Amino acid sequence: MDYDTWNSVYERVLTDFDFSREADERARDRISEYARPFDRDRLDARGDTVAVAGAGPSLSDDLDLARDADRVFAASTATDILADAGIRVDAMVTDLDKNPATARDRTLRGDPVVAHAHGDNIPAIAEWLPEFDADHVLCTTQAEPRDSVYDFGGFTDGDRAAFLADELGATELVFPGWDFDDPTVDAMKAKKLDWAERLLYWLETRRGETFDVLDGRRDGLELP
Ligand SMILES: Nc1ncnc2c1ncn2[C@@H]1O[C@H](COP(=O)(O)OP(=O)(O)OP(=O)(O)O)[C@@H](O)[C@H]1O
Ligand SMILES: Nc1nc2c(c(=O)[nH]1)N=C(CO)CN2
Ligand SMILES: [Mg+2]
Repeated sequence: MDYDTWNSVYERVLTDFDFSREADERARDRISEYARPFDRDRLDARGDTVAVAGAGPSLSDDLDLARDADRVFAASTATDILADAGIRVDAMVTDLDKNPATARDRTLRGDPVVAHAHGDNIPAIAEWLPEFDADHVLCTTQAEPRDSVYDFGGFTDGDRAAFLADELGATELVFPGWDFDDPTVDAMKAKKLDWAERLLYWLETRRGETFDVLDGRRDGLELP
């Protein structure tokens, strides 16, 4: 997705959360110190069904959806659950707030990690990126892209993984491990999940696809 298209939605995210664009830009500039050009052919998804794994409690019941996909892009701690089940993750998408050691170890093994910079994770970037193997990190921002810090659209780790799959040419997206109405999450997380849901609805509309995970939920998902 081109940045101008994403920016029109990003503006609304910033307003709704009262996040600062300048802080997101500072984070982008910090992560750019570690960013290298990433050869996107490594994650080429043209013709593929991509499982975009969320970290909801249902993931353990949805493992076959991931197992049967051509490629798996996993958000954050979903990576650990899938790895424990013996399911290969092609890309881990994370803002480094839950399991940064998993991300580091993946890069040291040569497995791609998509590391996201935003205004509230600058300390995590400074702490962890020096330990990563930069050749296996694709750095992202939600602000304007610069140098080797990319912006393919998306906000939470999970929906950003879906926008990445779209960018890389995926034919079909499937969604193991997504629980939008998870009663165990706090208010901030619930608000982030609301945005994830809206953004997936926006993406499915743009793609002209039907995401099963949104079945029965589309009313009221238009962007504010
Ligand atoms: N019930 C759920 N709980 C957590 N994550 C979920 C759930 N359902 C879907 N997901 C997706 O899985 C991803 C897991 O990533 P993670 O828990 O690190 O969240 P995050 O996007 O970094 O936000 P936060 O700031 O809350 O950590 C979420 O971003 C979300 O897109
Ligand atoms: N500024 C800011 N940006 C974010 C945040 C956050 O807490 N603050 N959390 C996200 C979840 O992945 C994604 N983007
Ligand atoms: Mg996270």
